[in-house]
Amino acid sequence: TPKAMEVIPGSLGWPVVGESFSFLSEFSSSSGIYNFMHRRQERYGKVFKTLVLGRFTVFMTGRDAAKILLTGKDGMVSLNLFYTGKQVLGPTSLLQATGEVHKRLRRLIAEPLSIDGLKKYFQFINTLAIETLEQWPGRTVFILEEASTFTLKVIGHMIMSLEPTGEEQEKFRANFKLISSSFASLPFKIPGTAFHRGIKARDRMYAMLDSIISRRRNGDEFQQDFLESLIMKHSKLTSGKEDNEDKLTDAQLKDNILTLLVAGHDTTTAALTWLIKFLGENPAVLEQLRDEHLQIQANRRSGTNLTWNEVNNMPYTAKVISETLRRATILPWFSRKAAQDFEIDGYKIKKGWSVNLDVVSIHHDPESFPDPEKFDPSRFDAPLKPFRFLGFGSGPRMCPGINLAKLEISIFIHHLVCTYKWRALEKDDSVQPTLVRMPRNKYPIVVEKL
Ligand code: HEM
Repeated sequence: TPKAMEVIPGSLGWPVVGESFSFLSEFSSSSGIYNFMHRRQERYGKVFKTLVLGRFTVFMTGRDAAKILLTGKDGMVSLNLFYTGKQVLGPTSLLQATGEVHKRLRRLIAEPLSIDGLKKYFQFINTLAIETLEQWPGRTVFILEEASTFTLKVIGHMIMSLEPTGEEQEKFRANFKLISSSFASLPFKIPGTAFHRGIKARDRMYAMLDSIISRRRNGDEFQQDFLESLIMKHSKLTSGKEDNEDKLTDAQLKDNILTLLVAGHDTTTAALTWLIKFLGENPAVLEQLRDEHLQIQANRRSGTNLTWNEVNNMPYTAKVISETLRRATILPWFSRKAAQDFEIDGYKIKKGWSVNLDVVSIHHDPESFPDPEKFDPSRFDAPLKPFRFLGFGSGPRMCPGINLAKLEISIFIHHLVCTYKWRALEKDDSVQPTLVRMPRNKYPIVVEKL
């Protein structure tokens, strides 16, 4: 134990493994790490130490801790990735950047991910949602797999105009899956391990990006996507000014494209899956949601399809999305590393320590959310006080993909509830042991047209 950590309350469990076993077994239960956190918070208070997953860690919860950790003075904390994540995403990923460099990378991705920037992808997402759903009736549908395919096709299209079907998409998907599963793997880069396979898949993904980038630079291919805007506006090589501090090297470009893929894929997949599961379990919410969408359809001249304006005006849907993110808390804790000494709740935190914000407890605090286990979108009728709801985080590292995630989910849900009804095939609330919380059984359903 770092010596100074001795004054922080908490137990470090067994040598080496610490409290990892109880942490992991709670993690895959239906209430997630809630019980693990709750028991310790009862005993030690809102700040306690533990040893999980090979790290001496201080967990904190509550709105004050959230405020300090998420918006604290620049440079006080930085994001704390596991070794495997760092290696796979590369050293120039915005997840590993801090201060000015971080801010600049955020600026580069803000425009294409803004509401206006996303408008040009609307038709693609809309058509893909309709076509995906048309394949559902008459078989067992694993929502998690379908959501994963859908969201990967969307982001592949957005970033590099990848066709939704065909050999390139298949390769992209296979490589991406290997990259994703290497994140939670053990850090041994030897052949046969998930980590090694992830690094190899990352190399193949970068080779694919290199060839697309060079086709674009040669003028052999032109697309109006994210990659094009980075190459034309923000790349060092293309601008010919290699000393231009504001431009990106190709390595930075690739690291950050991979970062967007990784950060945007599992999260949106999980959110869409949980949302459909919660609708199945809460018929009254489904009915109210369906009313909103049938009303949108009814107000439209017959024959025309969902429009951009309509998708940006779905107030009940927005609340259902927020309530899904609260109830599922798909990123159960946000991980930071103290970049300097600071004090919180009377405890001295030392530079270098891992400090995690326990978001599950914030999202299940009965003071903010009475009867916290209940799925109830009306909790979001009135604006909430800051730091009570952190589905997309807060502060300088708040999710830059929020508009895209909401757009994909709203379009998909519109077509789902207007055209289909479904029935769950299993009752199972356990969760996969991955960083992003997802139903273990992938939520199998059968679907019929309404
Ligand atoms: C429903 C889906 C999503 C959820 C629930 C979600 C949630 C979050 C949260 C909570 C954070 C902050 C984590 C922290 O403070 O440690 C975050 C950061 C991030 N998200 Fe999302 N996200 C979603 C979709 C997306 C999408 C679609 C993209 C990209 C296209 C994306 C890209 C990112 C990136 C790059 C960061 C890191 C930002 C930084 O460190 O500055 N996310 N997300």
